[in-house]
Amino acid sequence: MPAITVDNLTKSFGQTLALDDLSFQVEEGEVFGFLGPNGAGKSTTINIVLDFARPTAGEVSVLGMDAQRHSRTIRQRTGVLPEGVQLYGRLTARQHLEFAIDSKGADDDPEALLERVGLVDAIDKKAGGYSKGMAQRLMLAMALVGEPDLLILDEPSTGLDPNGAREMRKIVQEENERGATVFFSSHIMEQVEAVCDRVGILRDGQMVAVDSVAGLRDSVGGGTTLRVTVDRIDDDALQAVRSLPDVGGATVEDQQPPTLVVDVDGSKTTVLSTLEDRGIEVRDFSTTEASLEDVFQSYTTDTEVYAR
Ligand SMILES: Nc1ncnc2c1ncn2[C@@H]1O[C@H](COP(=O)(O)OP(=O)(O)OP(=O)(O)O)[C@@H](O)[C@H]1O
Repeated sequence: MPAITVDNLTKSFGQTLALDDLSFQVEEGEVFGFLGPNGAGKSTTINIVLDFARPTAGEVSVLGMDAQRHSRTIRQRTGVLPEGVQLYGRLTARQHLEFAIDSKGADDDPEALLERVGLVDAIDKKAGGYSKGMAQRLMLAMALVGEPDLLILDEPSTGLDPNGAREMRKIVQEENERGATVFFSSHIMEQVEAVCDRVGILRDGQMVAVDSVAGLRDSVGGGTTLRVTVDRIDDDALQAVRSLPDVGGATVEDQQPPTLVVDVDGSKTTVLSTLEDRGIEVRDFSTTEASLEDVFQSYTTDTEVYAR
């Protein structure tokens, strides 16, 4: 049974079509990254999954239950890190957690939860004085209450410094190992790359790609660029490289010494030996893979992207 099934979901706000016949599934036990540029419809989708907003058309089921009819049960079994700061300034971290533990009928220890998110020192401080990162840590601790089956994290690394972001990744992994399905939205590629089994890319309310990070890389064209610095290059050698079966294209950067830029999808040594067989001296070479940032850009803008 999938953890989340979104079926032909459409949501309009007046003239704005926020979700356009959107369908996808999040499998039980996976970490699914939900990517998309600003305004793509990520929060709208999450709001419908949690029944904070109603769809114009289509259906959503969560943990095998209809998202609208069983929203209370679903929320009991789901941990949510919402977008933006949603805390009470006059309450402490301990009070926030006691409230969350009570409303979920759970028996977690607030101190242990705050220890996990690195906020135990501020347990009795009022949230009104928290930095953005501290607020984010507290909201994450609240999401972890009751060992939820499903964690929904909306832009979880907002406001976190690099250490905080690393801790967040660790918690996502621990929760996943415990058995939780994790669904998180982000536009920070590194976060997604480090923890996700699969990634869905949303653009203008439609899913334009769903795959593993490696699969997405492949889909935007092999993804490896080989740069070879040579003593000289001639047309014969250039044509020979271009006609290799694994080569998608090759160009020469006009500089001294010249550099050959080759889009290659297999063996790089064949490219090097093709050059050497023609008496060309290979002085240096390097390879780069398309970053996930490049992949994201190629799916969410109309520009073509190559590995740098
Ligand atoms: N309550 C609302 N009223 C009117 N329009 C809305 C409302 N909520 C969202 N929208 C519109 O729906 C579209 C999708 O917005 P949404 O907030 O879901 O995008 P997002 O992918 O979460 O963006 P971001 O990354 O900026 O948070 C946008 O065009 C937005 O302006």
